[in-house]
Amino acid sequence: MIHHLTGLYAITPEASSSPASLAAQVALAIAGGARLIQYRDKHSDSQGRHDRGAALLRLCRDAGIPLIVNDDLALAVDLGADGVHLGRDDPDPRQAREQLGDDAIIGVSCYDDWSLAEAAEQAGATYIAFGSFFPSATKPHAVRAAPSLLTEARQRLRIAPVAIGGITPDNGGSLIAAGARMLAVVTGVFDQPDIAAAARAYTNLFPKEHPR
Ligand SMILES: Cc1ncc(COP(=O)(O)OP(=O)(O)O)c(N)n1
Ligand SMILES: Cc1ncsc1CCOP(=O)(O)O
Ligand SMILES: [Mg+2]
Repeated sequence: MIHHLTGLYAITPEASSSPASLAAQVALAIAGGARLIQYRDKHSDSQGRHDRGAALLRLCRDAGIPLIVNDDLALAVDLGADGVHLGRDDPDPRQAREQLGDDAIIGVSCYDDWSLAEAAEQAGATYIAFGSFFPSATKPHAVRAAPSLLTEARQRLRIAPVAIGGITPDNGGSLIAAGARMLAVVTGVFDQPDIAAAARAYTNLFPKEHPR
């Protein structure tokens, strides 16, 4: 399946909210135009992750927006989520493809490393992520990536490049111009007084879509 990956990719914040309150925050991001949601949770125990993931999946299914689980392939399989995001400490994309199926969205972190991007495409990834592009409050020690990686990806790969790290409505346009198909954001969406308006500010950076 060809996934139409473009627009705001909202990634959940770490604050320990209940499943219902996390889902309510994500609903606002979707109301603001988010096109893909990632459940990223490094703190909850396994039951807590299952409950939050299940609440998010219900919401995303109702909204027609895919839900990606960060790191935890077993949870993605268990929930029946739409995909998984894998970093350098996570399972191989081939294993994820085997377990989640041909239609799954499999994302792979490439940091600032072009060779990881080529390997990810070879391994069957759906998208690759580069970053951090700017200082990130969520990941202060993340390696810094150059926007030219996004341009190179658009020229040399078939899969979509996603940009992450410290992205704001003010700096996001430069990454779209460099080639990013999606902007992946935590703080700029969820750590804002009006989550829907914050999401809308990113959504507005992308060219308007024409009905197909
Ligand atoms: C879209 C997207 N890009 C990059 C990451 C970072 O993944 P990783 O390097 O595995 O770090 P953690 O997020 O697991 O701390 C991501 N989650 N999503
Ligand atoms: C998970 C991750 N990987 C690189 S930067 C980052 C965090 C992005 O969060 P923020 O949008 O708050 O900078
Ligand atoms: Mg990870």
